[in-house]
Amino acid sequence: MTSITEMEEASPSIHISDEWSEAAESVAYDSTTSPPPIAIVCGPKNCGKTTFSRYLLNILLQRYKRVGYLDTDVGQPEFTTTGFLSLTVVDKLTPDLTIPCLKTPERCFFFGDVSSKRDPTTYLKCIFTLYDYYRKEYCKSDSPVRNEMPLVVNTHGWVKGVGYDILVDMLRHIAPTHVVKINITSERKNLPGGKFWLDDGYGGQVNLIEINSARQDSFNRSVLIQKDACLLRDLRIMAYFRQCFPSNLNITTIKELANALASHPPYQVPISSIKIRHLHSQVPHTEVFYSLNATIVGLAVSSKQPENIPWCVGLGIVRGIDTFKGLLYLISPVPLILLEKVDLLLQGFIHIPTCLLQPLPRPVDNDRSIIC
Ligand SMILES: Nc1ncnc2c1ncn2[C@@H]1O[C@H](COP(=O)(O)OP(=O)(O)OP(=O)(O)O)[C@@H](O)[C@H]1O
Repeated sequence: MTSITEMEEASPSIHISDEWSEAAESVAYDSTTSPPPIAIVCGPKNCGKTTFSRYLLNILLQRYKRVGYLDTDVGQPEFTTTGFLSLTVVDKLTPDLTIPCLKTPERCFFFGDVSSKRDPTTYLKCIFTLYDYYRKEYCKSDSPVRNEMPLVVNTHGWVKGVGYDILVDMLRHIAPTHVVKINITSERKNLPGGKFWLDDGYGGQVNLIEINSARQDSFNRSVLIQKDACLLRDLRIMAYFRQCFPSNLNITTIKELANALASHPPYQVPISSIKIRHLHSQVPHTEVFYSLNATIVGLAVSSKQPENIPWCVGLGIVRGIDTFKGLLYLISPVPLILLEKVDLLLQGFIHIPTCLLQPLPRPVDNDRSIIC
């Protein structure tokens, strides 16, 4: 039987080259930036952006007591499940650079898809809002230096076509103090040389640090490790919903988790108290409940300004819907105090891992609904 942690621990050990360590040190100890550094890490797919960002976080934590992490990689975020864009404040070193761990972000949006492709405008709006929040909260000109917080921005590996345009818009809005560009041996896959996001003739106060992917063969060619993205996403979702149960409860296998979730008493949410929004599709009014049943939804709090994107507090599984009672049954690790603020369910394309879908052996009281 497969254990969740066993599968996560299957990553190879990490090699930090001299170039990587010099790059991280030069971001963290750059004497030319008096406010703390804002570093964007970019490069093609699988070049090591996430691994370098994790390493940079650790180096920055040796100098600063906390570091912000703006995660724009909606397909494989660092501290949240897939589909989120988030700002997380980190104050502890990551002991093992191979294992991602869930953290509660300071602020997050549920984008609801594994790529920005479907809606680049909303994707960028989420990122700009998160960044503006960081500036407002952590870069106050009157705050004591010790309270200032550097920022690491990890980016997606889609660096051609629209993906490139998105990255350029992001770099221009954030105007980082440092850009760490990771290159691989196959040059046509790399980002353009130099400060590609700036208009000609504009120098700007930015340090561009170009490094190579750290894993290389004996001919100094990049060795890129293809990740099993679907498996990693599923593991993340399972780790997230594992939080519905106390950590001392013995749930080590996927089957045990599936059983535990299937018999977990759900929250009962009056349908009249919530709105439902489909993020990347249109669903006929008559089909809304069918489309929602047995799916994963973002739990959001509507904004008073309709043009603002709603902040999200976490994920839930719609366990069933009883239209006679007017109740929706929801499983979520989000604490009740936060859940009470939720008035909007966001449905995107983040699905329940198929290994968690099973017939329920023991029916749950009060639930006449379809079981997921
Ligand atoms: N320095 C390194 N030493 C060992 N393995 C590494 C190193 N850098 C990256 N890897 C491995 O290569 C794979 C891809 O790395 P990583 O996830 O950091 O890349 P990425 O650029 O963030 O990928 P994506 O474009 O999919 O977001 C991972 O399995 C990671 O463990």
